[in-house]
Amino acid sequence: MQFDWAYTFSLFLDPELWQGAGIVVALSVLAWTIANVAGIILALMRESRTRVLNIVAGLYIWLFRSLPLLVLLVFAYNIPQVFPPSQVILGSSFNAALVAMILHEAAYMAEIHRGGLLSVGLDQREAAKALGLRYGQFQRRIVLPQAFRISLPSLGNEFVSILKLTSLASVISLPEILLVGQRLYTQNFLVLETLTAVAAFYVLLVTIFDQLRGLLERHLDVTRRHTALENVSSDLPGRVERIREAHPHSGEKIVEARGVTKTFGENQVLKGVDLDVHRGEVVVVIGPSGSGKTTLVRTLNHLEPHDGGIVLVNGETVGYRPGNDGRLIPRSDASMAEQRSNIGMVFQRFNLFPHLSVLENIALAPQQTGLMGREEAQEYARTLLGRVGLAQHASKYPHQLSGGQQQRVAIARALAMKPSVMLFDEPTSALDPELVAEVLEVIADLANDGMTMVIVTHEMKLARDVADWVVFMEDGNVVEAGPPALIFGSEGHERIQRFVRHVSNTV
Ligand SMILES: Nc1ncnc2c1ncn2[C@@H]1O[C@H](COP(=O)(O)OP(=O)(O)OP(=O)(O)O)[C@@H](O)[C@H]1O
Repeated sequence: MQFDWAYTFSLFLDPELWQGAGIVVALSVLAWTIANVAGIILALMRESRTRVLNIVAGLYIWLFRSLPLLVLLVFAYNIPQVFPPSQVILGSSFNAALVAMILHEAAYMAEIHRGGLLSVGLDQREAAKALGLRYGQFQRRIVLPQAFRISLPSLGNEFVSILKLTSLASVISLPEILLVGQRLYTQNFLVLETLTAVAAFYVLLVTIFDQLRGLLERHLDVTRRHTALENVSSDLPGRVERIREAHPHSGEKIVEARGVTKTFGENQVLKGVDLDVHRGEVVVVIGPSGSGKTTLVRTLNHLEPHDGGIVLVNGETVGYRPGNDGRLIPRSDASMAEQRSNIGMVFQRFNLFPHLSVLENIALAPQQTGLMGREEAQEYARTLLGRVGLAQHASKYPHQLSGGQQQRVAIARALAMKPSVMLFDEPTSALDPELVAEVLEVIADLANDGMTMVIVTHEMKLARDVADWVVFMEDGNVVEAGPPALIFGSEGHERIQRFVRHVSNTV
């Protein structure tokens, strides 16, 4: 028996097969899109700290990954026979197939999205928290776009699977490509010829959607974007040399920490630290590695909750609020976000949002928190970029900048919330030595402008030249505090002199 190629080719003009292809595409696109949204919700539930959400999502994923799609299809198609009201939703074979596929695929998509969510680093969460973004804003603007980009190749594969799995819907009489083919070959017995055409339809559809997936992936990949410098006259801001008057370490207290303690497991890292920072004052915290400097600065905006003592910023207890009985109770997410929005934080590793441009990184928080409208936030972001000498780089992405430039953007991003105090956690430690100076210069400028700052650093130059007050920590305690002239002078604590000599020898 001869293979009838002419018949196979004639099937590419068969309107019923094209209608079948239309059904396959509609079913696949709808199932993929809705299952994607359901998958994201399930993944967030699975990662949620609320136990009941966690358990419900876990059970769903376990159940629907265990059930074969064929069983679900037959089930969904037959439910209206025993439960007539479900006719409204499951009344047609298309709807029954759609519901069955969504239920089935959401379980797989949830795991793919969970992988994506987990791959967005803690640094991104901390940066968003420190800017005062609430849980929902942070998930929507920071985590989900990055997680989606990471998950896209797997989600694309899932689409291809769905497209092929639609052929199973032939068992519930959905006239998709395979069922149309089956009807044809039961009439003319040209089984192979018909199935060849059916296979070609699937290959064609998969190829088209694979190309679309590739296009979307490339569109979302910011590392491929090439951005020209903006036409702004100068890169570095005009430096104004000003002699900074020493702050008297008195006046209005912006930060006040009393007896702050923090223990990690068995290790008490802060052993009752006191710290005062006055308006316009620059307090620099120095000390040997492991002495608790970073932990201290992180307790000031509650990124690290302290377990004893009290931290006040602008007279408000950080992380806790007085309850009705006068005792301190933990602040809600919204209240904590509002409090943090007033405390700027610059991290050692910049923690910029890689999927947003430089301008978007800076304008995001004021816009999201409602501090400014879109236009105003962007305008202010441009002003701040000028201030840190990066006006030309507004539309670049973080990966297109040097470490020093990224840290300057991070400083501008923290300033965008107009905070009353800026916290710096070793802002130059992750930089190559030749890039340190540009960041120190920006910090010195801020000091000249009267910004209240707490800076943890190993840069003795910063402590000597910019600090009003130097705090020396060792083993979780403040050993000595005073103006730099005293701390670094010949009458300074012998332990500090040894530390300074050690740091100078190792730099
Ligand atoms: N999340 C954590 N879990 C457990 N231990 C921690 C955690 N964070 C810090 N520590 C421990 O707390 C101690 C103080 O760390 P911290 O980073 O505050 O010191 P540091 O003075 O800033 O040091 P460095 O100058 O090296 O950054 C260290 O022993 C560290 O291992």
